[in-house]
Amino acid sequence: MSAFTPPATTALRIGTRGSDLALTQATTVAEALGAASDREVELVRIKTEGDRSSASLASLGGAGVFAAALREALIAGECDVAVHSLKDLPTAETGGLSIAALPHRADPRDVLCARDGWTLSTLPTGARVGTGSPRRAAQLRLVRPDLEVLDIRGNVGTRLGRLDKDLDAVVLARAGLARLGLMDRATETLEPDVMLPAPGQGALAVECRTEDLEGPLGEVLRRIDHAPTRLAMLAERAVLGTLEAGCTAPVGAHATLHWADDVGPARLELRAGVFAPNGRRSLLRSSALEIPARADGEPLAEQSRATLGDQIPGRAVELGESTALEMLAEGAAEVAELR
Ligand SMILES: NCc1[nH]cc(CCC(=O)O)c1CC(=O)O
Repeated sequence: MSAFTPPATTALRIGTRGSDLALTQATTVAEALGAASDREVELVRIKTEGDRSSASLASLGGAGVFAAALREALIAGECDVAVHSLKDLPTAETGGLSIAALPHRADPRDVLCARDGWTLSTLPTGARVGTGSPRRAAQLRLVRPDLEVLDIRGNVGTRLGRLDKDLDAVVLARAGLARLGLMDRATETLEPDVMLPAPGQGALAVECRTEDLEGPLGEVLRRIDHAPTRLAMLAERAVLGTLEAGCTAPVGAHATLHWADDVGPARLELRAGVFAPNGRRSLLRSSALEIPARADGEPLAEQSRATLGDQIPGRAVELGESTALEMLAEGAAEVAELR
């Protein structure tokens, strides 16, 4: 028998909420981290107030209730990283924590799940459509003022269950539905010009303690960061932050990166919108940022945060900020009843 004992390598603990969607998302990140490092990975389930309570989000303190408990667990050292849906994460920074990785974003669009194969244009007059999102409700009212929009709560499964009972349709994020293997329930994918997605929709955020950014964990997390996703997320979240709006405000933003070929210059296109809760008004704005080709010819698609530098991310933030400031000057806060 050998006297050799291998060094005790502790598993990388990935903190997640316990919902089916959160677990699926955390598993995706766990697989990516497992492939990017030689450490074992394990999931740590954190109970959050938002999961424990069926009270409305607003009564629990609104935006961020789901994220808060995960962040506390991360600060307390109960896990090494936390996986969030980016769109549920408040834009304000949390002292001591950093979003260390934004992996490749899934489809950001919303989908309609309706009875009888209905689409937004074929839903019968007065149809009952459920959503808990003021952004989705306002846009539904904008395109179909005749619909009865109902406020519903609960996880994806609960909301789909209402379809079989008392609703004609619900609107959900395509990414969540796809991750749960439930895309067969979708009857229409809503294009961003009809239903502008939430800032960050479809993207996962991997957060760690800021002090770990410099060490081996930071290095592993940078490997699963996706530069085009990061740029789009910075722009979209800068819109939300500058409007001083949260994930429960009737605000949408959608940024996409386009390039003619892998190494040539790219263009970050941003579309932002605010919507009157009663569906009577909207204010939309499109803007773009030209990103020069890199001298070394490295394709942007394969760059991680490490190679992106500070300048281009900074300009993506400025694009979102300036777009939101222009919208505020046109009355965005009044339209969306932000304050
Ligand atoms: N607010 C709940 C939530 N948070 C993230 C997702 C789906 C995944 C995503 O948008 O990234 C969902 C469900 C939904 O909006 O239908």
